[in-house]
Amino acid sequence: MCVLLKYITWQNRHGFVEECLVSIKREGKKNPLLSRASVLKMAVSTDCHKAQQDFPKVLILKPISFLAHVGERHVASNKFTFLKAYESSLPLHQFLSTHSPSIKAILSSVGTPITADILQLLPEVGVVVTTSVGLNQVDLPECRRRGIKVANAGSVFSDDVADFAVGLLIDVLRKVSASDGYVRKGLWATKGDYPLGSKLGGKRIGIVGLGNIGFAVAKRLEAFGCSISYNSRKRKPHVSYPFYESVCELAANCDVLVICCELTDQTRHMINKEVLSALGKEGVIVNIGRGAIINEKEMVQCLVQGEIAGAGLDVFENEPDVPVELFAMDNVVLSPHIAVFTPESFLDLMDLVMGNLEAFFSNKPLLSEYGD
Ligand SMILES: O=CC(=O)O
Repeated sequence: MCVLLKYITWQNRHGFVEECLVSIKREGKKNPLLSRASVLKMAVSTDCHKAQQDFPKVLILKPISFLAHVGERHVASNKFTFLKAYESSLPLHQFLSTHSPSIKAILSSVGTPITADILQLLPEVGVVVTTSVGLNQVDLPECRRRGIKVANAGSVFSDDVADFAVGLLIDVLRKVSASDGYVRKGLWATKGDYPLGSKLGGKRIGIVGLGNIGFAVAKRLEAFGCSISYNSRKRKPHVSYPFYESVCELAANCDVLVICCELTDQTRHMINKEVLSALGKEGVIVNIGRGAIINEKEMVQCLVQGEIAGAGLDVFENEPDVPVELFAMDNVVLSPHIAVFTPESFLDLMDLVMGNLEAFFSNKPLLSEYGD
């Protein structure tokens, strides 16, 4: 009865009470030997399916971890049908060609490239909504050319990422993970004290990319007594932190570089040997942006040769592959591209994703349109 009431309420919300009752009778007639519960279940699934067919279709190419966290049905929320290409036995191009007339929106995450080839198979697509802040996986020029709108995760994760960046920096400077390993291996008792780390307060921090995340990192590190300067595409008119037009100059005037910018054609390998040499032997680099912003080979070389003091890295050029040289270095802290995530922020992300999709399907401005 409870299930029945829930079902009636659900249907009622959608104005289908009549259909619901007809459907229950229909299933009952077709299957006179079935229990009332089974009849109800079949009616529910038939009608849910029918109702869902009328919802706008949103294509998902690969599983999205946040949907699993918050529960996919909450995001779809009886407003959209998720069309999951990865659950189909059809080859991708065939799946896309079959469904292309009804696909107007794509929901994607950081590890799912939305290429011109994929978009070419989807002539009706008008929006790409991503659960990531970075958009390097989306062919933005192609979207622009086609007039496809793009929405990202906006500032939903800025605080989480900034917390993590500060965590990585403190870990590198104060040797938290390294000394943890020392204790766990029983070396404290046999080898004695562990070498001391370096103080965070007073460090000169260079933020590369002073967007939402860069600002959040700067605010936190100011509170630790650090001084802040930055490099960005343009000087920010209302920001009092010193601005350096060249990242190399910024590095030469800092003890720490924190990479917070987007990966674009302009920023790919922007942090190279020259910049790292300018940062110097006492310098530390933290990367919570994208791996390919740093020339990884050159950074590894600098670490091996002691040309910089250490690194805190959440992102890598060829994830999930990490240069093996880094594993043996206790002046390097590694994490598997998790700076962005906390389950608490997923609820905000859910609201943003739903809000963007709803806005698109009702011809309203997106909540976090890229390029706005
Ligand atoms: O790295 C994660 C993101 O861009 O959201």
